[in-house]
Amino acid sequence: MKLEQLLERLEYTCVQGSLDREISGIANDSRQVVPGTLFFSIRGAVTDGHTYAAEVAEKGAVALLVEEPVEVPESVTVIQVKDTRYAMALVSAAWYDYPAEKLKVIGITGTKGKTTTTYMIKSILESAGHKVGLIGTIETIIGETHIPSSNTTPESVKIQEYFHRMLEDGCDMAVMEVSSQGLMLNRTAGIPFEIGIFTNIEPDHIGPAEHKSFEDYMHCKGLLFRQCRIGIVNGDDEHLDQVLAGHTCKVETFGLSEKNDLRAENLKMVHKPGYLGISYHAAGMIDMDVEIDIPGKFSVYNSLAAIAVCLHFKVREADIKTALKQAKVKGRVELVKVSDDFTLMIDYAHNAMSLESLLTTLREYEPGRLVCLFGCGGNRSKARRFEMAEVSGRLADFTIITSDNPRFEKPEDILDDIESGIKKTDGKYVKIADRKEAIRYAILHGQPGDVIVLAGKGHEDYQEIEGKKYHMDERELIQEILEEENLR
Ligand SMILES: CC(=O)N[C@H]1[C@@H](OP(=O)(O)OP(=O)(O)OC[C@H]2O[C@@H](n3ccc(=O)[nH]c3=O)[C@H](O)[C@@H]2O)O[C@H](CO)[C@@H](O)[C@@H]1O[C@H](C)C(=O)N[C@@H](C)C(=O)N[C@H](CCC(=O)O)C(=O)O
Ligand SMILES: Nc1ncnc2c1ncn2[C@@H]1O[C@H](COP(=O)(O)OP(=O)(O)OP(=O)(O)O)[C@@H](O)[C@H]1O
Ligand SMILES: N[C@H](CCC[C@H](N)C(=O)O)C(=O)O
Ligand SMILES: [Mg+2]
Repeated sequence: MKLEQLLERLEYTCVQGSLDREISGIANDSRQVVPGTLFFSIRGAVTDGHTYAAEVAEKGAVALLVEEPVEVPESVTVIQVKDTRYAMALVSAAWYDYPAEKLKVIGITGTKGKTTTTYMIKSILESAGHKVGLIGTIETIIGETHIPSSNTTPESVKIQEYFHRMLEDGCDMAVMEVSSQGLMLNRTAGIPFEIGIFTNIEPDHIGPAEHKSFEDYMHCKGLLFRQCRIGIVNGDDEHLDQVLAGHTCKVETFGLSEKNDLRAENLKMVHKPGYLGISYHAAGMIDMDVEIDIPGKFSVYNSLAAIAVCLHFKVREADIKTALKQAKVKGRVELVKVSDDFTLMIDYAHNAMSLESLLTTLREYEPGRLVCLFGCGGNRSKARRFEMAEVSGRLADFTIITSDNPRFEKPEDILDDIESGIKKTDGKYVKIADRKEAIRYAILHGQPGDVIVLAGKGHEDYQEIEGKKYHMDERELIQEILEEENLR
């Protein structure tokens, strides 16, 4: 494709060289450059892509997109723009012939609930005959292909490539998680979202590597609502007005309070041994009873958002009901059957905020005891250890402190930090560093009516120790334990 054509939607200055050049590939990583490549110089958190200019020219890059002057041979075209990340998103879209314009793209932002809601939407839309691609924290799904993720919202070059592959695979829709980082770093720039969803917002992701303040975090999340046709938003969130500031889309609200366009009434928590679910009546935009096998009040919010989206695509009530009943998300309040007496689940809560919301909503099921097993990742925020310990000590009847991903730290040191936090509460606990043994303890000590949560690892199928990832899947550990203990 010709360089000039790739730049058609951009404002730019051609600093040197010709625009009449054939481009055979695009890349923002010098290690992927081959002769004929257009290279995007991105200023990153670790390094600056501009420093690779000479190296990529040497490797045969024919054009460079930059924010500041670089020194390369005259034969290389240099295009200067204000923001290379923004430009990269638009050029990537052009490279794949604007695939998002041929799909209906649904984007979801919010502090919690994004992953869960994407799977619910995919499940409902597919029950109505659509073919839906998905991009998110766990994976990207294109037909039968599952690609594990390293970011919730990948870099724009990847997103556009995935959209292109979705179209080739016959998808007519795409549902994706849009993290605030993704919005801030223009990973989603130029995508014409048909629908944007806002789940909720709480102070999170604030720090030197992420957002500078809560205001900045809210502003970034709000950018989605300047870039979508319809905004479907949580009308109960206290920060909604700030998130919607400057929006350009039509807005519909969902939630529990009366004022919302789509609301849930008559919530009923369903607790049977081995099963936790929730049922409610959806009113407003529709009038129907809903039953979900994913526990927690937050499942009501996630499913309301999914229903509101699907109503725009004329999905039949019966299809919505069946699909929601079947929706399951790996490692998100995922129930695993181990006993007829008590209930066990795997969840991804790995900070105080999500652990608090999880344990609070599980309490509403009036369990015999609420048991919480968790550890904390090594080489991550230390504060998390004391905060999660405080939450578990206060809200669970019993805590099993164990390892998560120790990374480069000594597991015992992490457990000691957690223990010192829990000691500040009157919570009862036991410390078992080996996660499998900790799970064994949980299962063998399960009492009738208990709800046991294995928190923190969610969908992960590994344990990271000293830079190496060892295979470890809690579902498999549970099955091994049941066999070893003759409980199956
Ligand atoms: C802070 C941040 O956003 N980092 C992301 C970013 O890396 P970076 O900007 O730091 O890149 P860098 O390493 O400094 O390199 C700068 C440029 O030089 C290039 N380079 C680098 C080395 C080299 O030899 N040659 C070369 O050309 C790089 O390709 C890049 O273009 O670009 C990488 C590739 O796209 C991302 O994987 C990486 O995410 C890291 C893993 C990360 O932790 N990001 C977090 C903050 C994040 O984005 N999280 C959100 C939210 C998660 C959620 O709440 O669900 C997400 O969407 O995942
Ligand atoms: N709407 C919600 N509000 C609050 N908590 C939720 C909500 N939905 C799910 N949760 C809880 O938060 C955890 C993470 O949910 P989910 O993965 O769907 O969120 P996410 O927004 O994708 O998070 P992340 O930013 O970590 O990818 C779940 O395991 C559950 O405990
Ligand atoms: N992406 C997050 C998830 C961590 C999940 C938890 N299992 C841990 O290792 O702390 C991180 O790397 O901090
Ligand atoms: Mg997610």
